[in-house]
Amino acid sequence: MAPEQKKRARPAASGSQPSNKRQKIFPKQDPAATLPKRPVAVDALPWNEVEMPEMHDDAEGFFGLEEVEGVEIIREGGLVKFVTSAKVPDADYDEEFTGFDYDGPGKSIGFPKTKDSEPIDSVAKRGKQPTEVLADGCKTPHSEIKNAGKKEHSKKEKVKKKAKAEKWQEGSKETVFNVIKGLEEDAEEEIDVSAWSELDLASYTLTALSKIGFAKPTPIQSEAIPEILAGHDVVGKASTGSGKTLAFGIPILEKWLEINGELDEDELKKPRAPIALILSPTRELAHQLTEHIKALCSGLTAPYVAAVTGGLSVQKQQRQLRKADIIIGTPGRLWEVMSANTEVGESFKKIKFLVMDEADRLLTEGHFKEATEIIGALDRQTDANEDDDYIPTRQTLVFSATFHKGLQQKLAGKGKHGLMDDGESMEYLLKKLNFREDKPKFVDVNPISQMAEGLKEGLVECAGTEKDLYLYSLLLYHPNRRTLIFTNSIHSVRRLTPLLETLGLKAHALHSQMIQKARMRSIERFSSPKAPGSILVATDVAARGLDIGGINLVIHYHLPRAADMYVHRSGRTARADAQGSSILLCAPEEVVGMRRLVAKVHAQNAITGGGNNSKYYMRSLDMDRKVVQRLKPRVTLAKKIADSGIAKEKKGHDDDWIKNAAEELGVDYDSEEFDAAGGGKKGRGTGRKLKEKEARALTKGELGALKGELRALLSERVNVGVSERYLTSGTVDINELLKGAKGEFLGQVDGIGME
Ligand SMILES: Nc1ncnc2c1ncn2[C@@H]1O[C@H](COP(=O)(O)OP(=O)(O)OP(=O)(O)O)[C@@H](O)[C@H]1O
Repeated sequence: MAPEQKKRARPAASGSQPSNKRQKIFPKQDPAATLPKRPVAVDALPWNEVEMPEMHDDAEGFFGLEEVEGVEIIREGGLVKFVTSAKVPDADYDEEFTGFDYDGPGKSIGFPKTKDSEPIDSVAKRGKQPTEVLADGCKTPHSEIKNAGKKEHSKKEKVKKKAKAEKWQEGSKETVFNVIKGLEEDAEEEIDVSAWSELDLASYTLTALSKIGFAKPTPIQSEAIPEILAGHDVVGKASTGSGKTLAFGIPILEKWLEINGELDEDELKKPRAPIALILSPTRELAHQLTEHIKALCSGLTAPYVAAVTGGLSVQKQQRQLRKADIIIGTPGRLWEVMSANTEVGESFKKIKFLVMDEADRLLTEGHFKEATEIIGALDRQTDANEDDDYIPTRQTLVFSATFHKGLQQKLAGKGKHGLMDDGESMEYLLKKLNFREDKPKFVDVNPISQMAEGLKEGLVECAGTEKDLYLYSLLLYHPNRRTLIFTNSIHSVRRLTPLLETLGLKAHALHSQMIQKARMRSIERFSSPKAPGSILVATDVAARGLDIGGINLVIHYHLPRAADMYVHRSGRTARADAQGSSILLCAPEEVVGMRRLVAKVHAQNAITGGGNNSKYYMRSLDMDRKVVQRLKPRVTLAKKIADSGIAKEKKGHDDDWIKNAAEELGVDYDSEEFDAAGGGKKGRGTGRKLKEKEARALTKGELGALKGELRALLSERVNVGVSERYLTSGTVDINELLKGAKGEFLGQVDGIGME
């Protein structure tokens, strides 16, 4: 079946003043429409749900937070009245549609919205506060009247929480998290968007792009958008930070405008089938995509963009889904929501776009099962698609910076290449994706290099046992840089973060076992413009998609387990035309893996020359070892101090766990006796346990002395004698490497710009 082709109007815009064309655009309503001031029922006020980023889901108390503008609270005796001159929505509205969520008494900070006609009894039965009808017709919950003091307190709490939310937003000024805010604040500063005119976009889209400040499309946007607008399935490949989100986000908005642009506001309020389903491998990325697309749509009353990523109740998400135009989620939670509700599942079948962002990750490892379940459910046989040749009407858009070689060749339709290890699953996957065209359009804007243009890569050779020392040295050589350190294990994140903090650096942790609130706090602090030198120690949970402004340096504390992970990790810096460095700490036992990795990542470059004059892609950086050794006493001391803290904390956890288990069994537990009984046993982990015991054994006094000693060391200046700073000689020659040349791979070479 040929893809649905619709004639598109030429763009009206050229220059900075995009003209209005085809759609009616409905600006957000001014809540303060002029009417005489009058008391209004609390539940009829135009409450706005305070949109919290998805990553705030378990941020205790944010649930259901709502705000309202232009309302005075007047107390008359024991009664509270809400007076406003604002136009209030018709009281008989659809509760679901307003986005109001009420989880029962005591849970919601906002007020339940009820239908005027609804008997008070039935409200009470659903768990809401009974209300008292005032002379003026205002319905006020009894608790409001009796607990005016409490209300005042909760108002203060609201203000505090709102301020906190705003602070968080401000903290990440340079990230897409904040584009929405920027769009509103800088509404006056429109820029020339004539460079977009080739893409034939709606005037609203051009205005939004102008307000966001994107003067021209990035290469992936220039190439992928026309193909998607023409109705094709697209597989898009472009380096990290090159604007892939809007490469699919803009056509989705265009389609939405095409379908709904003529609807009036009342019609827009009616539920409709969603237009797009976007799958993301991580919760943080899903949240970020949501904010990015919301930013594009923020001048419109709709489309409604919903994130479905866990943390909120499934019921709440199902309600949100009923009004959502664009749904962005992680496969696990999406599948849970879809499979639990047939109505939602059915409406998903009507989507016009299925997007797989970070597709290679989505279609492998832990997500594969749910992703294929979701696709299967979208295609599930109905009367309409009973025959075997069923072709979905939706377009499938698949994006990533990296694709498994076999998949890439297959998608590009380039001959019969031997598929790699999991070739079979790739083939299966291609079938599963169920493109509506025989062959999707393959858009590869960086066939030579997967790495961002402004990225410099380097590696530092050091013994495995000295990685902490070299890490610290590297950080000192790069002061005041926002640095992201990747490790391969949660344990390392837990160990390194306090170590760096003990050494006086501002380090934060991020891994999947942290509660969402703590994850959110780490990202907030790391991305704060007030802390340009902050450090984030993370597992690969932060490797894909995160768009945090100002990251100058990525350090791979461990060699990544796969080449694509190296590409994505390194891609957290040098985004959107910015510069950045990626440095790999390489122990002798990692050299073989590192050679393989470099060969994979830069293979095309080495074969073709890659348009790059230099044949060296990853420079081996020899740090001045004398300087590094001068830093050793600091690191040794800091390790003792940090390890002692970790061991004590761990002991506390272990004790609690054993105590609970002992209680369950009804036996007495004495930790000293327990240790003594187990102390004599030899076995796996005995050495580590002894070290932990030693670390725990440090008395308060001893710890204080160590801290004093470290303080003194940290206050000393370290001599980095200019002549000793860089020892230069060799380079990593990729061509030689690919030829299998032996030679010295790790040389002492010109640095990548240490200061
Ligand atoms: N046309 C444009 N002009 C300028 N900046 C842009 C443009 N399009 C997107 N950006 C910005 O570029 C940055 C990277 O975009 P995006 O996150 O979409 O990259 P990506 O290609 O998806 O990266 P990754 O592969 O790491 O997920 C974002 O901060 C985004 O706001």
